[in-house]
Amino acid sequence: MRILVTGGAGLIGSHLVDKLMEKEKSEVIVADNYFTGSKDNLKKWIGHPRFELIRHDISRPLFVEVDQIYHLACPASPIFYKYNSVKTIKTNVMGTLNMLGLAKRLRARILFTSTSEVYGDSLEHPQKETYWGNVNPIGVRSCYDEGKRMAETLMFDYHRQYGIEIRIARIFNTYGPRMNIDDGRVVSNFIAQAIRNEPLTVQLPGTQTRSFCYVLDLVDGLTQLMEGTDTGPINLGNPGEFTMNELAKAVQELINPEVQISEVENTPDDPRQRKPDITKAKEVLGWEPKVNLHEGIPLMEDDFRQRLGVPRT
Ligand SMILES: NC(=O)c1ccc[n+]([C@@H]2O[C@H](COP(=O)([O-])OP(=O)(O)OC[C@H]3O[C@@H](n4cnc5c(N)ncnc54)[C@H](O)[C@@H]3O)[C@@H](O)[C@H]2O)c1
Ligand SMILES: O=c1ccn([C@@H]2O[C@H](COP(=O)(O)OP(=O)(O)O[C@H]3OC[C@@H](O)[C@H](O)[C@H]3O)[C@@H](O)[C@H]2O)c(=O)[nH]1
Repeated sequence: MRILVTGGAGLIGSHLVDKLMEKEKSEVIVADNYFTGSKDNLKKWIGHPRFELIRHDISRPLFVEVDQIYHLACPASPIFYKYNSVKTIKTNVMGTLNMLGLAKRLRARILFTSTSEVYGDSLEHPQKETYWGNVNPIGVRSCYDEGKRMAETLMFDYHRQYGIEIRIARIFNTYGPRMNIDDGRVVSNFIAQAIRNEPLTVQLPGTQTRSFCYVLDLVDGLTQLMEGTDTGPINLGNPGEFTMNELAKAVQELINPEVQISEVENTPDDPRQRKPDITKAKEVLGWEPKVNLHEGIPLMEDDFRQRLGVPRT
């Protein structure tokens, strides 16, 4: 089995590669342009005979011979996906078209990592896969959420028109070791700030909620989805829901009780509530997350302390 992982140098991709490489007969090819990922995340595999790393931008065609495609490549942090929004659209739309073209030529099964952001500023709570979403098509987040929605459309059209075997995961906020320290997402921001003893920046109003999934749980869900029979979309996430005020308090308690919490301006169109309904994942895949936020934060703290060079006192 030869498997392509696009975006394999990023947070989720690199942990997925670790899991795929555990199987002795698997060969793994990673294609990544290192926009938000890093070779460091894959350093234990570089030089391994079953592993290959290609610097490649997936908005351009890629010619490789593989049996399965995990298509993850796309910046995930709002700061990075807004930085060059046109590029984010190209990555989502042209990148997914290129990967579907590859899947079509090879008759390979392809899994796409979509997002809870397809539900937008949801009017249903928690979010089920049947909900069509409440998305601003012209806002600053649209390059990402509408880009992912278009990519889901492409996946289903290739499935209906050409019989391509597709899998779609709708991933909810996922965190864990190897996250870029300056990634800009809330968990990495708060952990880095707590370690550096800088105020935790809660964006107003602070009552907005998210549900945080530990990366290794998420990776198990992805491989189970790929190996199962359901096309999806299937929500993958941890239903434990926290306000940003609660998250800041948890990080303060677990990492640095002295650290200040400061309120800062928010960005436009920030979804107010987000929590996955994972009934389908439980029924279809037998999957549910195991690591809760209070267990996951210290695991990420260890990794951040090591990279920041600040040991526990
Ligand atoms: N982590 C989350 O909370 C979350 C939630 C929902 C969906 N997702 C999706 O999961 C996937 C992985 O997310 P992540 O958290 O690991 O993000 P990440 O930013 O850590 O990793 C993304 C990877 O894709 C690469 N990449 C970006 N644009 C590319 C391009 N044009 N060509 C080739 N490589 C490119 C980056 O360099 C990086 O290695 C993304 O598709 C993201 O949208 C993540
Ligand atoms: O320093 C910060 C950063 C963020 N936040 C808040 O934390 C919440 C979460 O923000 P993040 O930037 O971590 O991520 P978001 O939930 O907006 O987007 C995320 O959701 C789904 C994925 O597809 C995206 O890849 C991911 O980034 C938001 O309400 C934001 O306002 C803070 O309070 N402080």
